[in-house]
Amino acid sequence: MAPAEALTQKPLVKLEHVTKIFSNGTIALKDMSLTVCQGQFVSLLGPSGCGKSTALRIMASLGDVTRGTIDWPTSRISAKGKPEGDISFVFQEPTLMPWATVFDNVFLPLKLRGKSKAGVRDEIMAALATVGLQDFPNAYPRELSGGMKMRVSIARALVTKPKLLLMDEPFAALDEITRQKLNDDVLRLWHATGITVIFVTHSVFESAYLSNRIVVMRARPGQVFDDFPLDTSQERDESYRTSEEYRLACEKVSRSLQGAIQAAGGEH
Ligand SMILES: Nc1ncnc2c1ncn2[C@@H]1O[C@H](COP(=O)(O)OP(=O)(O)OP(=O)(O)O)[C@@H](O)[C@H]1O
Repeated sequence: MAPAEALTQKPLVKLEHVTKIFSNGTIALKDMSLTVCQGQFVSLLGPSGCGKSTALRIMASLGDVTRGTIDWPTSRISAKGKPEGDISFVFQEPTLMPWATVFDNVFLPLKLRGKSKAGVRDEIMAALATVGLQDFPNAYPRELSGGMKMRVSIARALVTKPKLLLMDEPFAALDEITRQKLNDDVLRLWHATGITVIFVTHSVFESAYLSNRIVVMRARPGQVFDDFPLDTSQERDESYRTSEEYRLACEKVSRSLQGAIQAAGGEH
């Protein structure tokens, strides 16, 4: 079921011996190395405070590293050293502009790149269609459910056609049914686009359902504790949720997470 790109194993982003120490002395990441390849769907799990968000923010150039390097082997790098246009970020909050329509919210990243609204109308409508919101371009955020707002946020992230989608607990605040629907939406768009996804979650079940690779982090110091692929030969759908394969995948992720929790040391 994995997109063809997942089989190429071309590195997209490489964190090498990354350490991040905040100005208050907190060591969020210590000597963390991680290579994510094109087309992978990686779930990043770990106990609270192990540095998942910090690792994601560093990849998105939303924070500097204290030591170590981040490489983008296949991307064009801007003068500022960033792989411009290649990355989108989806946060736990949809962070929509309440005064703007769905269409205008999705237009924002293109507007920031100097595009005219008329010129990118088709791209915006295509992004909305990807998340099933093609009938709501003129709606305002206040008229939408929590799940629909998150869909707008995903459409806004996709409209620039990024290579890498970073998602930081995007569905944590949603009810279980909405969350499962959005999980299916994200899988559908992963298949359709071949995009690389790094998905931070606290949910063993969500990670086992979505990803073809699990990276478990430990805390104190924040670094990779475990890293393993998941079998994706079986279609991820409703029947998968009650299958033995899914139960075994959840068990494997859960065991690894328990190991990471027990491994946490006293370093701050
Ligand atoms: N701006 C900051 N200044 C100082 N310390 C920070 C800052 N941001 C995060 N930290 C600390 O760095 C460590 C890692 O935080 P981070 O948010 O990356 O962890 P996390 O694994 O994403 O946690 P959670 O699962 O609770 O969201 C924590 O100890 C946190 O308190």
